[in-house]
Amino acid sequence: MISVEEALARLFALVEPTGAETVPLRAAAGRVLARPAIARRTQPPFAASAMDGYALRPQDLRPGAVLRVIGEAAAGGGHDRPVQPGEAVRIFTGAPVPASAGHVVIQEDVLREGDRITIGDRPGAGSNIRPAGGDFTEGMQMLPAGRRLGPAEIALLAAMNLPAADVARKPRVALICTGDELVMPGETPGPSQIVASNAFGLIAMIEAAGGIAHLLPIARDSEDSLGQCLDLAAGADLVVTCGGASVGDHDIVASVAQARGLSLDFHKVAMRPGKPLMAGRMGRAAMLGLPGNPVSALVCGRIFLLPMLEAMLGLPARAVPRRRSPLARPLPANGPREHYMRAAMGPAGLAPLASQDSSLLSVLAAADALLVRPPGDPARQPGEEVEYIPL
Ligand SMILES: Nc1nc2c(c(=O)[nH]1)N[C@H]1C(S)=C(S)[C@@H](COP(=O)(O)OP(=O)(O)OC[C@H]3O[C@@H](n4cnc5c(N)ncnc54)[C@H](O)[C@@H]3O)O[C@H]1N2
Ligand code: MOO
Repeated sequence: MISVEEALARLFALVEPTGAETVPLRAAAGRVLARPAIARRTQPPFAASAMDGYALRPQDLRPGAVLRVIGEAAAGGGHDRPVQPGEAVRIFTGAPVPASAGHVVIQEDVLREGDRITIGDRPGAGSNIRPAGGDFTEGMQMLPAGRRLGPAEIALLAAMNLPAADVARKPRVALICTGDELVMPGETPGPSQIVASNAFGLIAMIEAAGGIAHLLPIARDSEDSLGQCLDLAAGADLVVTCGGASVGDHDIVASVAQARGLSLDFHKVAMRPGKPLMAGRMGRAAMLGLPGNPVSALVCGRIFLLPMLEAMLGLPARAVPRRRSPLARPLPANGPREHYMRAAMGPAGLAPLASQDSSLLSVLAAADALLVRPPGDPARQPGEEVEYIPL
């Protein structure tokens, strides 16, 4: 059995970046930039007024000064003639500030009568002018490759006059659930059957991370059935199986996949839940074999599958970040496997939930966090700091 850390390092070595594609900005939310984004424009492209008021020469900004209003500059327009001593231009937010006017006095600080303004007693000192290029200038690299695009990044790309973004192609993930006992949600299970739940949690995880999940038919516990499903996975970047990973007579994923060309990299990780995890390469795809127990499948999804997808998208190849919290309840010594305990955060800190059986989705859904216990961790008392992964 290898450690979680080693398993993750090996998984990163099994995947590669998916490459780039160009998508319109409307479709870029949540995608990861594949190339640095360079500004096609300077913003603002001109010195712009930040307020509604009057543009004038800074020397004319004296309490009581009377100035003649010679024209108007509105956003989208402007006023061509330079402002001379004793003159002002009516100006609005976003308008180009006329040449030679180094100051905008806000309209609240003046008295206007006809085409004259009188500066009030205490005009604000700030120029109220946004300099040309104050945000960015043409040719600047504004976002690096590997940046996930949220609303702010997408608005920035638009302001840079880029109508589309070069983003990482979404990893295609083929999902195969295995087991004679499984039926799809909504079907009528036979007396010894259960509903296949894992795939739906995994699909949610994959698509939230930026992948495309292809759910293949349920593979029955026969070489033929699983073989056919593996054939259907052709073209995927990553093939994920679920179940059939352990040591029972019907746990045939490793042997059938190997017969179809899987080069197995590892099988079994010193963790709980998730021990029977396996991985390797199948032709051009990476293969990840998850255990069938529902909590094991989803915990392994969080600890291994998500970081793999991130690496394929060009994000940093790293383990899920952990946080620290005081422990709310005592814990006995841990065994030789890294334990990911379902836990709830309360005022006194993190408390492991009562049952840690890896079949209990109700407990996983009630958990806020996975409390991570290193192999061989000694007994812990309330108040001691432990590591956890938020859920
Ligand atoms: N003798 C041993 N038995 C087991 C060991 C072991 O080391 N020695 N390991 C146990 C551990 S740990 C796990 S985890 C499970 C994993 O086994 P498999 O990956 O082979 O999974 P299955 O046997 O196919 O299924 C386990 C369990 O999960 C249910 N299941 C399967 N797929 C789904 C699905 N898509 N949705 C919902 N539930 C699913 C399945 O019905 C079983 O109840 O092995 C232990 N055994
Ligand atoms: O590892 Mo199994 O995943 O403990 O239930």
